[in-house]
Amino acid sequence: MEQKLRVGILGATGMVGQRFISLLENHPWFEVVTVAASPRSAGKSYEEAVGDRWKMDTPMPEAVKKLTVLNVNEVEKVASTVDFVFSAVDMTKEEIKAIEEEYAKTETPVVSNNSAHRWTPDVPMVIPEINVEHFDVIEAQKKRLGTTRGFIAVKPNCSIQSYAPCLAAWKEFGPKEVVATTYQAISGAGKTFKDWPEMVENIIPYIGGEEEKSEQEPLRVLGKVENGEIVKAQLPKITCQCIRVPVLNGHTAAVFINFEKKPTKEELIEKLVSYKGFPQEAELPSAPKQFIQYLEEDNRPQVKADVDYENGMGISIGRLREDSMFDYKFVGLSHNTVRGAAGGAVLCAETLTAKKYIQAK
Ligand SMILES: N[C@@H](CC=O)C(=O)O
Repeated sequence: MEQKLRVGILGATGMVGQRFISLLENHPWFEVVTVAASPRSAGKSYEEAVGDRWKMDTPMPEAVKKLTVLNVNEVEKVASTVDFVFSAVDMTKEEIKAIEEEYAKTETPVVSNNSAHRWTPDVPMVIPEINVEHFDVIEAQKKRLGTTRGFIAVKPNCSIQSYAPCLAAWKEFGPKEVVATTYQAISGAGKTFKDWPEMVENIIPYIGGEEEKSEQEPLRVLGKVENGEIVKAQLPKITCQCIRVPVLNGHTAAVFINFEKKPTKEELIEKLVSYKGFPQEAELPSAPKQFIQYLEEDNRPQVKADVDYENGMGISIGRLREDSMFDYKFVGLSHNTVRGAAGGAVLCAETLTAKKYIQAK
């Protein structure tokens, strides 16, 4: 790319905003030129606005430290400085819906980590290896919004990333019923152990709204485009329990599954490790070379050993075995703030750029 695209981060001071900033440091196509946040941060330097709340393992990139934080509500002003934005704003669902549409209407593409637009019929919700064709609905969305280049695209919830890729890889065997339990890291709630000491040696069996997302969102990802809208898949039926566990990064899922046509274990593993999509074919900058790894050891995947597989963009699966009540059971692991949040959104933006939906203004 001759000239990098100018990127804005909406909600830049929160944990997902920080993850965007650290993932985009030295990105070959994108350069963070604008950081926007709530009015109380506006006018401060990014370094000052974040203060001691920098939660990444790597230091704050020098290039953003001195950027002046803009007020995210001053939509025209923010939009005039960038080619597109990543959204990680922290507002009510209705406010997020409205502000993301406002940005799109300034002809600024919005790639969002938020759940607000995940069920808007003409907004694509994409895991680029699985359902890149869902970006086709952008044309219908632009007609509705009255834009020529502004639109919203979203990525799905972090909790589904440890098992939804398997459902896609195993599509030809007809996944019919899924029972999943997710064990979710505290960074999914935007926290570290320092700001959530109650989580040390603790488990909380409730994450607001998470079970519905974990049951429904895979169906939208596995759905199809019809008349400019996404129509969700009917199968598999999914039931899910979501548990908060004392882990910093990494969502694990323990899953039971029934198929229309029961495959062999070897067939299932072969489908997982050979599964790839547009990001691998186009060799996008953030694409994992191997999207899904299968680990043979009985004690894998483990958070400490495997969460950073493929720089946090790959999925680790293990313990696939026959079950006495279901056809099979297995365990999956993904990095919730990389593949499951900012990294998944960056891969969507790279896909949208490669497909010319995002271009310099
Ligand atoms: N809601 C999730 C974060 C996913 O995007 C969580 O709480 O872990």
